[in-house]
Amino acid sequence: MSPWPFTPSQPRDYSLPNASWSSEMQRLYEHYNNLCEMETEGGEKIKGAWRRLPSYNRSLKYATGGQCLSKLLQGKARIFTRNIEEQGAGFEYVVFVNKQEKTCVCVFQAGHLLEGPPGHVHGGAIATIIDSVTGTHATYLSGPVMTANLTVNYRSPIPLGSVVLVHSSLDKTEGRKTFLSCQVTSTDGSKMHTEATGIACLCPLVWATSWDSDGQSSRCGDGSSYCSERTAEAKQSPWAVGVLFECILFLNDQFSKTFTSH
Ligand SMILES: CCCCCCCCCC(=O)SCCNC(=O)CCNC(=O)[C@H](O)C(C)(C)COP(=O)(O)OP(=O)(O)OC[C@H]1O[C@@H](n2cnc3c(N)ncnc32)[C@H](O)[C@@H]1OP(=O)(O)O
Repeated sequence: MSPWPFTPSQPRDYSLPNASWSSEMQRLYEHYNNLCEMETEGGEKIKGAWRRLPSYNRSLKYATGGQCLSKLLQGKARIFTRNIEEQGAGFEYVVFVNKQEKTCVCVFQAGHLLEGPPGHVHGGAIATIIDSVTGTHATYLSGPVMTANLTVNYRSPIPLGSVVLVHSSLDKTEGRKTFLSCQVTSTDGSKMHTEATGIACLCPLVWATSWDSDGQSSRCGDGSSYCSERTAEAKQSPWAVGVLFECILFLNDQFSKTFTSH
């Protein structure tokens, strides 16, 4: 039984394999998933350099862009890349991050509803997956961000239904800005499909409250410190109340899992 006052129902984690995944998608998932956990010589399981990021179809339930959502919209809002229920029809993807190398890779299988040119993936869908991966990567590295700039060069078309790798790497951070590079390649790396660069800008509230008195950033890479540090600001901002509430739900969820899985 959960020691927490309320246990939220478990949402579907879209980053886990489903029946629509091709053997190549499954193979790459297993490849990176195996790197998330290593075995020592003594047979002990330890955390590896990589980490799979879970993925849900809802974001902040209570706010967006600094505006409170109506109750009606709260219930209907869905993450763009996760809003197609039919498995395999839209964006099938899983994101892994490497904290040490500050890199990120996404295994992406493009479904039939993402068609642009006949038999190939729509350029907007490609930009969407790039924005999602670089946005997720920047959030993981720096905290909640908005994409300020995204420059995309399409080099070769992506066949519908195929699996590609979306690599994101950190170029530099400068003040509130995180500069990233992204390449979409075939799974064997021989073909470059798309290249992009992006600038993610840390959300103002977080930026304003993320510095210690000695000028050093106090953010955690996984964003876990936001909740406790920003209670005061949250009281003044609907957007922040949403973030705070999500943090509480997330922590409650994590602790519930920890306590109930043994
Ligand atoms: C787990 C989470 C997973 C998330 C995955 C999904 C990711 C999806 C990401 C998105 O799709 S975000 C949606 C698309 N983006 C937007 O709607 C952003 C709209 N733009 C804004 O809200 C503001 O312009 C922005 C927050 C980006 C910046 O406004 P601010 O008023 O906070 O800051 P400001 O304008 O002072 O700019 C801050 C810095 O960024 C720089 N900057 C802003 N826009 C820029 C730009 N377009 N290009 C280059 N630099 C830019 C600007 O020069 C400045 O540099 P310095 O600090 O060095 O002075």
